[in-house]
Order: sequence, then C-alpha cells, then structure tokens
Amino acid sequence: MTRTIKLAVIPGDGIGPEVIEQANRVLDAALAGGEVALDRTEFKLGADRFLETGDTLPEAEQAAIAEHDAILFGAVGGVPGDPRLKNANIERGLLLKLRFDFEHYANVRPCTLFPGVESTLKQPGDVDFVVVREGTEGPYAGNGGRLRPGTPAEVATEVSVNTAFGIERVVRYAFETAQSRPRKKLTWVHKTNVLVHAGATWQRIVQTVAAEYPEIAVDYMHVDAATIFMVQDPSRFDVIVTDNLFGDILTDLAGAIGGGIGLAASGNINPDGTFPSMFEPVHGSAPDIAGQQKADPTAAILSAALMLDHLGLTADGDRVRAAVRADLATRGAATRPTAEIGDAVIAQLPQRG
Ligand SMILES: NC(=O)c1ccc[n+]([C@@H]2O[C@H](COP(=O)([O-])OP(=O)(O)OC[C@H]3O[C@@H](n4cnc5c(N)ncnc54)[C@H](O)[C@@H]3O)[C@@H](O)[C@H]2O)c1
Ligand SMILES: CC(C)[C@H](C(=O)O)[C@@H](O)C(=O)O
Repeated sequence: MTRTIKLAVIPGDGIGPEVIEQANRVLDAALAGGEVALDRTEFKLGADRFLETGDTLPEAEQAAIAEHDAILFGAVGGVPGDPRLKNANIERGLLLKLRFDFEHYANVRPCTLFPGVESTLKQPGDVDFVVVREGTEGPYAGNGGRLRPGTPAEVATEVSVNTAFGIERVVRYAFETAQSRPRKKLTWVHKTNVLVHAGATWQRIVQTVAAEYPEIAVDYMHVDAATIFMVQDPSRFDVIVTDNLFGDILTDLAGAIGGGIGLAASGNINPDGTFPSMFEPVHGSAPDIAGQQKADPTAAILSAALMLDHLGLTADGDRVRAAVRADLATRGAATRPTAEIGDAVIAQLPQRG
C-alpha cells in the first residue's frame, strides 16, 4: 500500500529555488518504484514575496504549512542592505517564526568530510561530528530594544532567553544522539566564564541529564576555545550541544571545515512530532551567485536525506547519502552547474533493495 507524505516546500529567495529544484528531483528519483508518494504543496514566501505583496508569513499559510508531515526549505533573504527590505525582517518574521512556533528545538547540523572533498583545513583528520543547536531560545528569542535611536545617548539591549525546560529538552536530544553513535561522546559548549547565569543553568542541566547516561563521555568547552579546537583538531568532536547563537556561528565554521557551505545540511527537528520538522541547507540565499546555476545543491540534497531519515525512510536517506558520497568522490576541483550536480547525484543512486 502506498504511503503518502504531505510535503510543504518553501523554496524562498536567491539560490533557494535553484537548490530545492535539485533536491526535489533527487527525492523523486530516490522514492521512484517504492511505496512512498510525495504530495507537495509549494509556498512562495520570502523577500521576493514580501516585495510583491508585503506579506511575510500570513497566518492562514502558517496554519496550512502546519498540516504537512515535513517542510523542505531553501533559503530566504534579499540582498543585504536593500533599502526596500529595511523593515521586512524576513529572517525573524518567517524562518525564525517557523522554528519557534513549530518547536524546532533541536537544530541538527552534521559535519562530515566526505572522501574526495577538500577541507579548508590543511590537515583535517577525521571529521565526523554533529552539532545539536538549541533552536527556540537564546538571544534569538529575547526581546530588546533601542532607546533614543540615532542620538549619542542611544541604548540597545538584546535579551537572551534560557529556560530550564528549553535547555533540558535539547540536552536530552543531544544525549540520545550521542547514544546512537559509536563514539559515545558529548561536548557541551557555552561561555560560562562570562554568561554566568545562563551558563549555570546549562551546567546544572547537563550534569543532571549526564547522570542518566553513564556510558557517554561528557566534556565542556568555552565557545571561543571550541573554535580553536574545531580548526586544529576537529576529530575531537562527536556530538556538540550548544545554545542558539553559538550554534549558528559554530556551524558555519563547521561548514567550511566539511568542504564548504554548499555541502552543509540541517534539520530543524520537532522531536515530539507536534509540528512538522523543517529541513534546509545551512547556507543563505547567496544573492552574489543567484540565477547563475553556480550554487551547489548538495547541502539541500543532504537536507532532504535528513528529512527521509526523520520520516522513517532511513534506507532511502542512506541511498541519497551514498549517491552524494559517490558524486563527491569523483567530482574533483571543477565546478559544475547546479542542475548537473543534481543529474550526477541521481545517476549515482544505488538500486533500491
Ligand atoms: N536559512 C536561511 O534562509 C539563511 C541562512 C543564512 C543567511 N540567510 C540570508 O541570506 C542572505 C545572504 O546571506 P549571506 O551572504 O550572509 O550568506 P550566504 O550563505 O547566502 O552566502 C555566503 C557565501 O557562501 C556562498 N554560498 C552560499 N551557499 C552556497 C552554495 N549552495 N553553493 C555555493 N556557494 C554558496 C555565497 O555565494 C556567499 O559567497 C541574507 O539575507 C541572509 O540573512 C538566510
Ligand atoms: C538567517 C538566520 C536567521 C539563520 C540563523 O541565524 O539561524 C541562519 O544563519 C542559519 O544558520 O540558519
């Protein structure tokens, strides 16, 4: 019997639609001949939509998206500094709103250096770790404001929100992730020497949850030191758990270490299943290369593979990863147009079964 998966697709702006087109082609090829059918609905949201209609995320559309089994998201955002987008706040009003409202508290960002891929590092060693970034709190969720803007007496505040509930649920998810991997190692990253309040709450919760996972080796790093170790010896890491802002920064660094931001995939996971999880490349809309078929769709394709895993279709997710791995192994230094990379991955898909 065919299982139908309702998929909301938000291609977004810039290179978003270009990379999502390839991810969709790979998904269709990977699922062909199987017992799963995708029922897609496309939502045109992002900076382009805002410029056309003034909408960011209308309530009815958000409610319609919530009715799906999963979301495949490209990237949103216009050209930085575009005056027409000054008050749009697409990133907060659309992307972050979906992450917050749909309780995407585990933002999972794997970093693997695939064979044949050149890292930014001279001697990368074994690179195979995953960052579990808290997705609904931290400075991203806090209010703030500006007093007397534009005057010499201007004051800006940015508040960081850290709840015991929010920390515990992502820390538990990270321990479960570490448990499922062979190395059984978890590094929690913060800045407890300066952010003493939030740091103390994180520390208390990590220690409490760690007691339930005696087989996991736990260590701690300040975020600044973590950037050093990530560059000097990324093999130290297996699972990293950290707050929203530190996770954002560390995962762009991880992207560079893993062969470039065009390869970095992510899943915004709602582990409780109360809302659809959302899968997206880590990169943005890249206005500098948009419309030129220069974008690497691999990050979007690997994000689609994470989506297959999340939907319980791990064998298909593995086939997509195997195809990407095979393509990367033979890709060499030559750059290829976006669609050609999609073609190559499809050509490398292992037979089902
Ligand atoms: N998830 C998202 O939707 C998301 C993430 C990051 C940034 N943004 C937004 O995107 C816009 C541009 O942001 P930015 O320039 O800081 O970051 P970006 O990730 O869009 O681009 C950074 C650099 O990486 C390159 N790059 C990105 N993706 C690539 C790919 N798939 N293949 C090859 N090269 C790639 C770009 O050409 C650029 O040189 C901004 O409006 C920003 O807010 C959105
Ligand atoms: C665009 C922005 C809001 C987003 C973030 O900061 O989370 C991006 O940088 C990311 O990493 O997905």
